[in-house]
Amino acid sequence: MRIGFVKMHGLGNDFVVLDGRSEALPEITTTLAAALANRHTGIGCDQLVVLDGSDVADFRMRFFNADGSESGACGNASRAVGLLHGRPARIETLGGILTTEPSEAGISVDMGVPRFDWDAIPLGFAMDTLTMPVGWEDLVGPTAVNVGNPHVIFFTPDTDAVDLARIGPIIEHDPLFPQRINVNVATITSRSAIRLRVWERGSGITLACGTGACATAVGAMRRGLVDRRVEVTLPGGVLVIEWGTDGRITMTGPATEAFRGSFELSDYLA
Ligand SMILES: N[C@@H](CCC[C@H](N)C(=O)O)C(=O)O
Repeated sequence: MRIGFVKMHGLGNDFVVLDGRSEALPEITTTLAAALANRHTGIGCDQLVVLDGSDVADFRMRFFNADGSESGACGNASRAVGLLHGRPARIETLGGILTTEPSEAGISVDMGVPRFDWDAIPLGFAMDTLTMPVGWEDLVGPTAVNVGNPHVIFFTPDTDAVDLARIGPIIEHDPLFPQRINVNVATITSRSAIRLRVWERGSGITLACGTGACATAVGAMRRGLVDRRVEVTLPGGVLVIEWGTDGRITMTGPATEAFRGSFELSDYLA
């Protein structure tokens, strides 16, 4: 059975998109998602994105990391799917309902309301999430934010000086985070600008992370370090994040379709 896909990216964070609304899809197991995402033996991507019907929104969107684990949110993929849709959309995700709409600067996504309670992150036990009394080597006193998926954010003088490939997986798998965690290292460069690198849970270092940009911006705003609208510069490019007085986060940035193709399902079933 052949299955069609669209290869897309948001600032270099890349996706394989399968559309279950236009063709029957198999059950997306951890093994199948990881096999499709494999850059050596599969199509290759940071996240597999699966679309299907919804009773409460225009359609439903699911996200699977490169290791096959499922996430409740993916900011860059939401813009990519918003681009694919071509007009405003309400989309059901595990992390809540999102809305996307084309804008002059690409695609804008209403990412919803962030959560800060320790058990909503979630953490393994109760603690302050604004300045957590924990640290890993030089990275200390992070803040934690859930934007449909869990993030911990470290503000450092120089994000490029952090050996994220080494420390990222250690923090991701720390028992403090029962659902693992996305690890953000950020440098504040002005009241309206942040530089950011992200170790993504289940995918490792990516060129950009939309939810990481949202969580970092909101974390910096809660700490009083930046204003309510910031430009977040990631290795792959810039996202604009605004935290409205209604509590909702809006993310705006580009999305790109790279190519389309198809694969033979039996090649990916063990
Ligand atoms: N690339 C993403 C986030 C993808 C999910 C994340 N790795 C998780 O497991 O929560 C983005 O653009 O937000």
